[in-house]
Amino acid sequence: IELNYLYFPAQLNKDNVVEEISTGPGGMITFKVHRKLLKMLEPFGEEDAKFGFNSELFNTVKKGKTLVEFSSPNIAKKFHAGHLRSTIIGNFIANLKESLGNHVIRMNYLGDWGMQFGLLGAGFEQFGSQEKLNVNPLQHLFDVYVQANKEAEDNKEIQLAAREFFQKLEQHDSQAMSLWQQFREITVKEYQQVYKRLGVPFDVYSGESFHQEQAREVVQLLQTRGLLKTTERGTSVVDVSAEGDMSSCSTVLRSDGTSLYITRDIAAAIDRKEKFNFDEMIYVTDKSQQNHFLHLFHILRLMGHPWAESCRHVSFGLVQGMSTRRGEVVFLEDVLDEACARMLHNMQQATTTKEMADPGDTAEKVGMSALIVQDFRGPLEADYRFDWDRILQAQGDTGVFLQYTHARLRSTCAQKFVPNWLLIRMQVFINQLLFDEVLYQSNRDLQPRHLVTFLTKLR
Ligand SMILES: NC(=[NH2+])NCCC[C@H](N)C(=O)O
Repeated sequence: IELNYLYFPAQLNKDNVVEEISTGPGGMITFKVHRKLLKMLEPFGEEDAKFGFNSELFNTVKKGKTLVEFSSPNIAKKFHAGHLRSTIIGNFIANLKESLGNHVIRMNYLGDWGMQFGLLGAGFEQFGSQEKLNVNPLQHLFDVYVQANKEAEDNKEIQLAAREFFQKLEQHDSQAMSLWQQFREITVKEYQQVYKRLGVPFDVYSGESFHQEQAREVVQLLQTRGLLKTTERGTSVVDVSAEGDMSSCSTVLRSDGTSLYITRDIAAAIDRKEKFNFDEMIYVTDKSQQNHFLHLFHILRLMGHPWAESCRHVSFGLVQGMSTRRGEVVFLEDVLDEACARMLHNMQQATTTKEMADPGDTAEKVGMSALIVQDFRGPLEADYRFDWDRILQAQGDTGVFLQYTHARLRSTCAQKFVPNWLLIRMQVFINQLLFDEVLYQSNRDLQPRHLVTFLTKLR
């Protein structure tokens, strides 16, 4: 049996494959293979579906509670390629952690607070429509926001109205809050449907809005701890430089006393630790926020939270040129629709499609896989150009190919007696063992590409 021992040879000395290694006369090396391998002689069973989730290798992996925060779009704003990547990668990490026996909390942290809600609220009061909001909520909220922004450029009145609306929100004025609440609920409901198409569930829809009170407390705390400095411009900052010489500062309070993105993030992290008592917390965003998270973790440490060490930012590269027939991508749904439509089109060129029971459904599933797999091919940090043709190729390391392989393997496994049954059985079993290692390795660097490489080699 030719096994691939490239991964962790040290751990694989004696493991779930090789029970004993001994040398004999004439330079002979004997590998005594584990009895479990006799399983190969048994027919396929239920446990084959659990594929590698109970290997001894995993006993060495630390288990606990993992909070993964991912996707996190902003209400009324564009859902850009970065949000799509965060959704797909975050889901991968959450699945991986779960399969390794961790308790995972999947959190979506919505951009649902800030000055932009002043503009959105005031804009909606002027040119919004309840009817349009019901029919096509995301589109309407986006349109209103864009229009409000444009008009605010040289319209003092709307600027004022926006500021007033946001003030009302900060003071929990019931009318303003109920409109805001409606925007939020409607957005979450829409997103849930789209996430479902990608097979991405969330346990918690949190958001910046939940932490505005706590953000005030954070500022107080920073003050009493002597960590807050006031600048000439009247803003309050925390020194986050390694040398403590103010060469790098993070602003936590504007001169008008309102909190910022990072202030709410500090509050949110502390709140999550209290609520969920996680063992590790992972944030998934594009690399443009690297400094933001470095500052966040630094400030948490300065505030005396040792668990800041168990917070981690998984960042990824930027995607260029993701567009659909409607032009530049604004909504997640458009990307998914486009993937499905293009897949269906490709399928219609192939002859086998005619025998399919539900080509639309197949196109949807294969299209989603194609989107996901193309994102996992390279190292996460790398930027890449989005290319529909490349993504939907039937050969190579694409989701289309993987789905095809999966279907073929399943139908082979479903047959009780195939001519080379033992050979196939053996291969499947060996792959199960290797799969353990792939998961193990993925857990070390949280890179999905190991999995894609493994799967594309699966025959
Ligand atoms: N805790 C966080 N800051 N998470 C990332 C949030 C991402 C943010 N809503 C954005 O779209 O850029």
